[in-house]
This record gives sequence, structure tokens and C-alpha cells, in this order.
Amino acid sequence: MSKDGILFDRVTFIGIGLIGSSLARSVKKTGSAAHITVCDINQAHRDKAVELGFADDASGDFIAAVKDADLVVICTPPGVCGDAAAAFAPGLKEGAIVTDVGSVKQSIIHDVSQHLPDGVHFVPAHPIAGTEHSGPEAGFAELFDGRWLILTPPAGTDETAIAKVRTLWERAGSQIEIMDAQHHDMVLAITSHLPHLIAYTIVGTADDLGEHLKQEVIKFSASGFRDFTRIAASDPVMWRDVFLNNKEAVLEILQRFSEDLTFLQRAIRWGEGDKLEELFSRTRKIRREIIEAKQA
Ligand SMILES: NC(=O)c1ccc[n+]([C@@H]2O[C@H](COP(=O)([O-])OP(=O)(O)OC[C@H]3O[C@@H](n4cnc5c(N)ncnc54)[C@H](O)[C@@H]3O)[C@@H](O)[C@H]2O)c1
Ligand SMILES: O=C(O)C(=O)C[C@]1(C(=O)O)C=C[C@H](O)C=C1
Repeated sequence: MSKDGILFDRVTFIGIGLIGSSLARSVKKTGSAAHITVCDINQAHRDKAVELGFADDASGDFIAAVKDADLVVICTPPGVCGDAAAAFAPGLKEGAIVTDVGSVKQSIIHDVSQHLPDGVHFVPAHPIAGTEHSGPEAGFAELFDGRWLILTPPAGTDETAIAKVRTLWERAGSQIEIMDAQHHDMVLAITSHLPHLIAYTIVGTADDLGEHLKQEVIKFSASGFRDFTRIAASDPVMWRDVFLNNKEAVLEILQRFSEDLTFLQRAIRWGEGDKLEELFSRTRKIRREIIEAKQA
């Protein structure tokens, strides 16, 4: 498939926040679409997308927004992808490709697929890149450069549709991996969802401390805590939806985590320094491996 030039005549983004606007900027920059339309329930976001120049037009009408679209990219919070699909599905043309960027895959596949008419191809996707910021002004075209993009197409998904979505992301600089949706949800539960839950917990614990101590937590914030506050500043709606929609995998990983935490608690209580040192050496090695894989 061609690595430059127009890949889709018309692309429509449903939801134009951090991820939607980053991909729209990349699509504009690489010339992958002749025309970009955005649809968002927030009028200020629609206006901003046109003002910033990565959208050619904007609409609050879901059906009108996808009319003649060759590709529709759902970039809403995970919990409303199905509602959005229900709203735009009647406007889709035969042969259109629908994709998404949601952080959970099984629930979105379930919620979206049921609304799509025959003859429309759904290629679920998830970029492993983001920030703690939200909205169309927070996006940037380079966000996906050198990052992984996971595709989770159900068995039988049209191969040409998969290849076109793959090319779109390759042009954004992503490396592509194809994975089963259930496996995706388990892997992301450990690499992304649990870290966010831990960050929310730590910062919440600090916040629950008395007012006096809280001031000191902010004043003397050490870099470890500071790093957690960045993650804990992530979008509350998106992350509420992630935990509610990847419940099983998150609860399973959380159980394993609590057991490991209890192990550390015991090691500290009984002065078992060898156990602490052995674990901390293993985890330091993982950090080095992530740096070597250029994912730090
Ligand atoms: N933030 C990240 O780090 C990150 C990384 C990878 C994937 N994702 C996924 O990307 C998706 C979008 O996240 P984001 O960070 O861009 O969020 P965001 O809050 O920046 O943007 C979401 C946009 O969707 C709009 N919206 C909300 N409900 C809508 C609806 N029913 N119909 C149309 N528009 C609606 C909002 O107005 C907003 O403009 C989520 O599914 C998330 O799981 C996020
Ligand atoms: O860098 C960040 O701020 C992120 O949290 C990005 C991050 C993650 O790495 O966990 C968050 C959610 C995703 O779906 C993908 C990426």
C-alpha cells in the first residue's frame, strides 16, 4: 500500500480531544485525507479544531458528519463509544471503515459492533501513547511517533480495511502489533491501568492527610511523588470508564498486586533486606530494558 498521498478521501473524527486531535494533526500533516470533518458534543472543541486548522469542517450532527466518510475514527471516552456509534451508524456509507482509539478493547468491540450495518468494516485500535492533558489544544502530531499501536480486529475482519488503518498509523510513526482483544485488555491492565490506579491511590492518600501535612506534601514533593501526580492528573471521565470497562482484568491484576504488596510489607516488618534488594534489582533491570527498547 502507498506510503504517502491520499489514503482516504474523507475522514471523520468523532470526539476531538487529545487523541483525536493528535491523529487529525498527523493525518493533515501526512496528507492522508483529502477532507477532515470533526464531530464532538462540545461546540467549543469543534470550533477550536477548525480554528487550529486540522479540521476542514465540524458538525454536531452525527449522521451529517459521517456522510460520505471513507474512515470514521471514534475518539470519545471509552464508555460512550457505543452511544456515538449508535448515533452515527445510520449515516455510514457501504464499505466505510470505522476504527477507534479506546484504551479498552473487548467492551468497545461489543458496544460499537452491534450498531454497525452490514458492509461496514470495524478495525479496533489502541495507540499506546498519551499524556495527562485533554481537549483539542493538548494534541500534537508527533504523539504517536515511535510508539506502539495495537490493532485487535475480530476474526474475519476485512484484510484491506485492516491494512488501510495500519498504514494510517504507520504514517503517524507508530509500530503496529496485532493482538486478540482479551489479551490486550490483560496486558494493558498491568502496563497502564494498574499504574494509573496506584497513582490515583497515592495522591488520594496524600490528599486525605490533614491540611497541614498536605501543604508539606506539596512543598517538599519529592520526584517520586511528583511523577505520580502527573499520572493522577489524567482525565477523570476517561479513567472512570477504563476501570468500569476492564473490570475483570483490572481486578485480577489488583489481586496479584495486593499479594505482592503484602510480601513487601512482611519483608520490611521482619527486616528481610535480601528480599527487598532482590526485587529492587529485578525492577531496575526492567527500567533499563524499557530504555533500550526506546519506550522510556
Ligand atoms: N489520554 C490518553 O493518554 C489516551 C491514550 C490512548 C488512548 N486513549 C483513548 O482515547 C480516547 C479519547 O481520549 P482523550 O484523551 O482524547 O480524551 P479527551 O477528553 O481529550 O477527548 C474526548 C473528546 O470526546 C468528546 N466527547 C465526549 N463524549 C462524546 C460523545 N458522546 N460524542 C462525541 N464526542 C464526545 C469530548 O468533548 C472530547 O472532545 C479514549 O477512548 C481513551 O481511552 C487515551
Ligand atoms: O503517558 C501518559 O500520560 C499515559 O498515561 C498514556 C497511556 C499509558 O501509558 O498508560 C494512557 C492510556 C493509554 O490508553 C495509553 C497510554
